[in-house]
Amino acid sequence: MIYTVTFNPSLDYIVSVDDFTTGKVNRTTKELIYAGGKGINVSIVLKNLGYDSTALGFVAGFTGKEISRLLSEKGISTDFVKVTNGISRINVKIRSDRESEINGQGPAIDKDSIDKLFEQLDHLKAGDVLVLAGSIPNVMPSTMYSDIMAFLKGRNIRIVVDATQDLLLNVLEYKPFLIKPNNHELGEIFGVELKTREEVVPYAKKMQEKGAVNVLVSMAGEGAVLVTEEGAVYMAEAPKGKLKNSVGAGDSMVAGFIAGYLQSEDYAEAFKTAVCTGSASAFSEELATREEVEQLLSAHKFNL
Ligand SMILES: Nc1ncnc2c1ncn2[C@@H]1O[C@H](COP(=O)(O)OP(=O)(O)O)[C@@H](O)[C@H]1O
Ligand SMILES: O=P(O)(O)OC[C@H]1O[C@](O)(COP(=O)(O)O)[C@@H](O)[C@@H]1O
Repeated sequence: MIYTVTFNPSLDYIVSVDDFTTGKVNRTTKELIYAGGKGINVSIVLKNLGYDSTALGFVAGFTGKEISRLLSEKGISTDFVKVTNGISRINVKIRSDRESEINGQGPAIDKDSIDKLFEQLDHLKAGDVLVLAGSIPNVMPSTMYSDIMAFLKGRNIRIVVDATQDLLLNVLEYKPFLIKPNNHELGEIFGVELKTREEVVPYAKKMQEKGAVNVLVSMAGEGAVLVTEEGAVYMAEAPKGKLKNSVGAGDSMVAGFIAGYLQSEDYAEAFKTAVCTGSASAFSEELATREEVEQLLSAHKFNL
């Protein structure tokens, strides 16, 4: 089974605004609302690619109810812990000549609710895949993901982590199967700016030295880099197309990697599927569909 955990689900409110300007009243030309949060997006794209998963995590208030409703409408199984304090966040994504995002903090999560999540995780079995993705409410300790990995240590569960800064660094000693920082997040960790795929490689390897088994670095329109446990380094340009909505491209890439790997058990194949799934989401209004991914996979020339 595949499980995703989203500590901080969201309703993503995506607004198009011509010439967005701060300090004045802007009017939208289009509005969309989707269930979001990194683990949730991974579950949605996995479903589109033909893989069922269960979305775990915490929801609260009327926004939390809507998130659950939108997911059940898509046929995605969820087992969220309901938090009584506050509401799940609404993340605002502004599409103008550039994309800007305002992501909320999310409700505080009480100890009983955390205990419930650990009870759920206790049912995971050898061979399961667990995705820990996205931010955690800022009142929570940055050991949250590493605490989960310590709890599951030795159970032979493949754990994928998409997080930033200490939340990510703290899990490395527990040897996550895959981490997926983007080039900016990876650069921030080491206090450097990483612009090219070649520049990314030594820093991806440093994350491996710290414990990550495989490191996938996404680079938006610049493509991606994968360093594998077998010592292979794969680099890919991104497929060409018209950017429509990059929200969720990174999460789509994670879902593509998992689907590609489960299908082939081959890292090069998983990498190709990851890149094409990320780009297929970037080139469409919503998250990638299977047809869109397959179309890019057959059209894009990889030079691995
Ligand atoms: N403008 C784009 N053109 C082509 N592919 C893109 C574009 N933006 C994102 N992608 C694809 O999606 C992947 C993940 O995007 P990225 O923006 O790096 O992730 P994140 O949202 O985590 O920062 C990229 O590695 C690339 O394959
Ligand atoms: O948990 P975080 O880091 O605040 O991110 C949450 C946001 O990230 C998303 O999951 C999109 O992530 P990516 O664009 O990195 O794939 C949105 O759906 C959500 O609003």
